[in-house]
Amino acid sequence: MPDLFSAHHRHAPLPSPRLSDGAGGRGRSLRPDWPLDLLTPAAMARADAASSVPVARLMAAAGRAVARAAMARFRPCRTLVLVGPGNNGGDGLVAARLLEGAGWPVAVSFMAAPPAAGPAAEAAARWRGPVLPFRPEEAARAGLVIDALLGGAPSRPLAAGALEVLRAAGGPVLAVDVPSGLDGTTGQPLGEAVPAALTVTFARLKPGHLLLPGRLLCGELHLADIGLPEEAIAEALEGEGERSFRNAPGLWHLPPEDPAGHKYRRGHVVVAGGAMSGAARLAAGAARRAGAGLVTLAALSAEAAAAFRAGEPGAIVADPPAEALLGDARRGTWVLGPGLPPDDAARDLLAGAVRAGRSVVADAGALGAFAGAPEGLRGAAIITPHAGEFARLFGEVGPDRLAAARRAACQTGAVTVLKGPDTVIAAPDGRAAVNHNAPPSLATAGTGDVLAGITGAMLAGGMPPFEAACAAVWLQGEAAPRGAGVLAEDVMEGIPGALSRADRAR
Ligand SMILES: NC(=O)C1=CN([C@@H]2O[C@H](COP(=O)(O)OP(=O)(O)OC[C@H]3O[C@@H](n4cnc5c(N)ncnc54)[C@H](O)[C@@H]3O)[C@@H](O)[C@H]2O)[C@@H](O)CC1
Ligand SMILES: [K+]
Repeated sequence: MPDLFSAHHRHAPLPSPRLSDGAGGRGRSLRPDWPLDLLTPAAMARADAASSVPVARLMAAAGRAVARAAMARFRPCRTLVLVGPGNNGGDGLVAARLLEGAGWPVAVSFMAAPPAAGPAAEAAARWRGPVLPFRPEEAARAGLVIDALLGGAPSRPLAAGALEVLRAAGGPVLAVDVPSGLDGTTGQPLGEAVPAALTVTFARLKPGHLLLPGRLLCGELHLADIGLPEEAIAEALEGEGERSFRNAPGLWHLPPEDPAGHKYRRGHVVVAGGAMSGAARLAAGAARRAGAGLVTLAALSAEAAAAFRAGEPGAIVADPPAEALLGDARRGTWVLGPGLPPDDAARDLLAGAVRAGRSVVADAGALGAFAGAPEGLRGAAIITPHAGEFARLFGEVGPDRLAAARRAACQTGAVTVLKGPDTVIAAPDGRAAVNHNAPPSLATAGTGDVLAGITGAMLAGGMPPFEAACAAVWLQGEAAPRGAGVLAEDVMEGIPGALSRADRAR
């Protein structure tokens, strides 16, 4: 079989590509100026339909963005564009033509047949370069593979043969919009998806670019403006009862410094704790560092009171019974859970705090106490379950973390922080945010207690619950040192620095 690449391009083959500017490392973090809204593929399709700009023009811009990203990131090399049946394939064909025009040796390969209708079919008709069989051997000989098989709403799993072709890629994979097979709404592949080195997407990020495993499958993310009018996006979002965002400063604002000279981000946080005094102390320490004006450690036992007095000199220690403090309206925010056994006492304390009109953050033991009976959490401002606690309260999280967190928020009326490496924060009104700044080092004992404390401080400072929860999750991610051997105490030490970075991002 003749080498169609070489037959067509007399100067090919060229060396394998490599990242041209080292962006593969640094570029993993998202640019702070990118819009905060996340659009599902369905909302994006509505925006396309509402747009006065024809899809062919959007496709031309999308293909140009892909070609530009390839040229910015990789050295010229044998490039194989894998083309699917829809507009994702159309974007790939536009990129193929532009790369070829720039002197790159390019071939395309159709998953089945060339796209049959619309602007993608027109892009296929305009392709004059080599067309190779859709086979692993061809992908293996390419230095760069452009995955333009499917967009973010696959109707069925990618066929095994297509996965085989992608896996055989002889060099990095550049994914158009999403790595094919990935569901842009949930971040879960339908069946399987093959990881990309770089994903170029358009107009807005999708939830699936940030939720796991989607975020890892995408590799470096590049968001391109393709001229989709903002009004069309706004119109598409109007129909979206459930708005999704990426969690970053701008979605929330820390309370401004009080010009009258009072300390800012004040308020009084109570952390109730018993036998496991270390957890309550971590939460209290985090609340203090996050700017709570005063912190009371409410001891559930005489032993806990002694441990608190010895270990947390900056906090007020209150002797049992903790309920005695509920009448003090100045002690407005209660963090219940860290160091609290999941028992009747935890249930009574939470119910009492809610009855007294206090803002409650329910974590750990205060969630365990309501296993199988989540309606008891009604009245809490914020609940912070990890996947295990979530399952015991609401049933398994399942593949759609955003939907699961929204369901829990609706059921309890509480802002729900579904913790994990891709923490989701959902409000009962349908808003939800996906967090993306948490380093792996956060997966260590005690960091949940630190988060509960920061959350209490944000609430006590006067932020509404959704904003308080989002800010706390972001601050925790920002406060965590990167690398191995990180302790919860190190995260606590990082809070002041994280606060000033949030202030600077304002
Ligand atoms: N606003 C935007 O973001 C724009 C996006 N564009 C591109 O348009 C794409 C979306 O286009 P489409 O809606 O045509 O979606 P696709 O390109 O994913 O194509 C959908 C077609 O693929 C078929 N299909 C689904 N799963 C399959 C599977 N597993 N195996 C084989 N066939 C399968 C479906 O039956 C349908 O016919 C985006 O990903 C993006 O690349 C641009 O072209 C225009 C503007
Ligand atoms: K794709």
